[in-house]
Amino acid sequence: MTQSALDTIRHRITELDSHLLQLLAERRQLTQEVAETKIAHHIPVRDVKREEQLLVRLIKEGQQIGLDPHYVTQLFHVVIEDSVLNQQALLAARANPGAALPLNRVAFLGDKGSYSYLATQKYFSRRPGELLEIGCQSFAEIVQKVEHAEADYAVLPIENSTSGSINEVYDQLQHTELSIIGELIHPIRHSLLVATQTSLDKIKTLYAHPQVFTQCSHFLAELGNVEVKTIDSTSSAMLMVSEMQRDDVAAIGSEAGGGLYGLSAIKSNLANQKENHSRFIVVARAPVVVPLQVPAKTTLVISTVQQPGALVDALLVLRENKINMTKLESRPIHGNPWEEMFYIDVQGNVQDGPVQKALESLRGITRYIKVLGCYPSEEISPTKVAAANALTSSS
Ligand SMILES: O=C(O)C(=O)C[C@]1(C(=O)O)C=C[C@@H](O)C=C1
Repeated sequence: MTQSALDTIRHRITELDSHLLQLLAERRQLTQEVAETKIAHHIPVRDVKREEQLLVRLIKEGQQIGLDPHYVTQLFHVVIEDSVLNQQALLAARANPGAALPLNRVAFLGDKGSYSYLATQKYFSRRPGELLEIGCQSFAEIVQKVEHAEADYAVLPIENSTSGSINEVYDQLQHTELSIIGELIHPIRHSLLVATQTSLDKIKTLYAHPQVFTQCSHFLAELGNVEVKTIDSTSSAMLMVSEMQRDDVAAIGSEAGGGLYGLSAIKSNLANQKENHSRFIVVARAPVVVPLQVPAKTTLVISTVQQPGALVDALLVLRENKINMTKLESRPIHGNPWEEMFYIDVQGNVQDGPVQKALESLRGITRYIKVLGCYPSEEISPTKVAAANALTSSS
């Protein structure tokens, strides 16, 4: 193929891509109009039945024009997730008009390019107001910034699907009056980032955050003679490597973050597990109201009386009220050896009957209980339809 023939085709692809973007923006605009109707008529944001119908029809139409069901399904899961999250953000903003700020000052770990930075950008892109990022060196500093009103929000990683809970963040929650007002799930894709033209066999030193090393332990075990240096944040690792400009050093971080430092990826997908996600919480000085049309989560912290079965009794209260627990984490209480705080995430809204009833019962059987926050749930489980279902369906 001649260069000019290639250019012609690429030109058409570029045009089509721009057209796709315009259509997606138009679709997003329409879903915001749907959200307005849902606010006016108190209709839940999520309508799984509608999503099923939509996917079945699209899979069928896709097959007729040569697009495989897997591709169509993946594509529209992303589109619908975006739609649901934007609608939820709109409803939450309407329910808390006083909380809207022209400038959102947000404290997070690290600097430009860290996973927390990317998560911060993503979360606030769906919300009104400008964003001012305040990079910090520790979780304690992040929390203090909000407590001292030097920041309005903090974005904190709380758990990772490969390496588990982030204890330091739970320990910060034990001592603060701040409230959890949001969460977000962000994919963590680790790549090996370098500043110059080089290859994997030349790398002698590797910089990354300790959590990152844990998540990539299988890759590191295969590396052999490479010195591994831990550093306080992913962005510091990237900055270090970009300043050194050497062909024998590399950082582990996201490709998107590395790009901000002029780094490029020579190897990707380094995490032990392919599906590697982190859940971040967003905290603020005041709690928010979550509209009942939006799926909500509530995080509680309790300490139980010291007697056998006390935790089981507390969990039974949730079961009695048909409340689904999504997470249970225990942390030691500082100064009280062998005693523990339990952090419990449940699906439900504090304004709603079942959660209120459960809280009332829990108050009677626990030594200490506090609601750390109620916030819109961003764990959007994708609607599944079998391709066979789509093909046999007449709709
Ligand atoms: O049709 C709706 O009710 C919408 O909110 C739109 C939409 C979509 O993006 O297609 C999004 C969320 C619902 O779960 C179903 C469909």
